[in-house]
Amino acid sequence: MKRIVLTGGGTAGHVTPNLALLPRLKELGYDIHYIGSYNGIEKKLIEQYSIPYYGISSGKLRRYFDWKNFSDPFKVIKGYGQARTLLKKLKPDVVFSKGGFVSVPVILAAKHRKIPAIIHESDITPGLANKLAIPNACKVCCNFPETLKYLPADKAVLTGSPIREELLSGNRLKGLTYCGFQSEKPVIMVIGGSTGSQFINKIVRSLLPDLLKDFQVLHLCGKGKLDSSFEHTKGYAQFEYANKELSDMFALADLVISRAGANAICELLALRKPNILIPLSANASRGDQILNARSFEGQGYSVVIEEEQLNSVILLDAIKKLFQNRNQYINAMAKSEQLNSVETIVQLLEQAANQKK
Ligand SMILES: CC(=O)N[C@H]1[C@@H](OP(=O)(O)OP(=O)(O)OC[C@H]2O[C@@H](n3ccc(=O)[nH]c3=O)[C@H](O)[C@@H]2O)O[C@H](CO)[C@@H](O)[C@@H]1O
Repeated sequence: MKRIVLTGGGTAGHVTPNLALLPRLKELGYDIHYIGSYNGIEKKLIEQYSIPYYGISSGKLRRYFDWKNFSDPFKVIKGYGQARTLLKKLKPDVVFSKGGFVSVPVILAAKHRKIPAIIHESDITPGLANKLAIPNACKVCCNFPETLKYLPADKAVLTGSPIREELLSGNRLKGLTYCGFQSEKPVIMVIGGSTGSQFINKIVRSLLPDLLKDFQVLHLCGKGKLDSSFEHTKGYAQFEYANKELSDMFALADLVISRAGANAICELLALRKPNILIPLSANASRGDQILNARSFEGQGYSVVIEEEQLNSVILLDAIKKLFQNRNQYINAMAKSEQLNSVETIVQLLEQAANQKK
């Protein structure tokens, strides 16, 4: 039996592509194990799939000053030792990483143990964790064609991003019941990334009196970000995070307002959901979401409004316009060339695992 170790974590975007690979890997008979941090979101997500999970010590790698910069290197070194021990014990044929800080010691340990490692970069430009991992990986998968120029030519493969199969077969009626929606009004779905966004939550909630006249609003607002004052607002349903019910929620959505995390936007494209993207500002990140969003805007898939330009009048106007012109966006998305990402990545994993033998 072939064995694979998956890794990646920190935010859901570094885990859900791994989840998307699970059914095919199981079909091919892989014995699947997961290495993540002690208590990151990856632990909760992976445990729902009954995959053996090993927590290691993990620290954040920052480019800016923080007192934790002095303690985190020790955590990463400890994590590296733990990853080496785990890989010695598990002896996987191949390692696959979806990135995030916790994956770096795992990839370094794989190199040390001479286990082939394949990594995936979802964003247009590689993040710091993947930059450190690239020299130690045998292949680097990417989501956007624009990324190829940032990667070593002998390692780069354009695969797209694996999307959970079940997202494509949601049930609108089940979604309606789950949200307690009763009217036939169209549904706006709001997703502020896997951890929610205070900024988007606030502006959307301020618009509810206007929006609820014509729409129902399904809001995935992030952990700890529910607002109890809207508990009994008819036509508004808020949830911290959606797990298996996400498919039915997507089926329900006529229009989506979202951050521009790479996975979320690829899901919107695959599902042909007209969308307004509000990328995470360059002040709060390395600006990767702005690049993701601009790429989608350029291809006619999305309306993009940067945080600094956004206010409630602009958002309301954009929602109304997009709803009117939604077919134009649906048609553009329908013409996009969808890569069979799961199959391409699994084939790379098979090749790497067989080489090791
Ligand atoms: C703040 C931050 O660091 N953001 C980064 C992070 O975003 P983030 O983790 O938000 O990533 P994405 O938007 O790419 O993915 C979120 C994933 O979570 C899922 N989901 C979300 C909400 C929910 O209730 N249920 C659920 O299952 C989405 O369907 C999607 O699969 O990783 C992305 C991919 O590297 C980057 O592009 C983002 O810039």
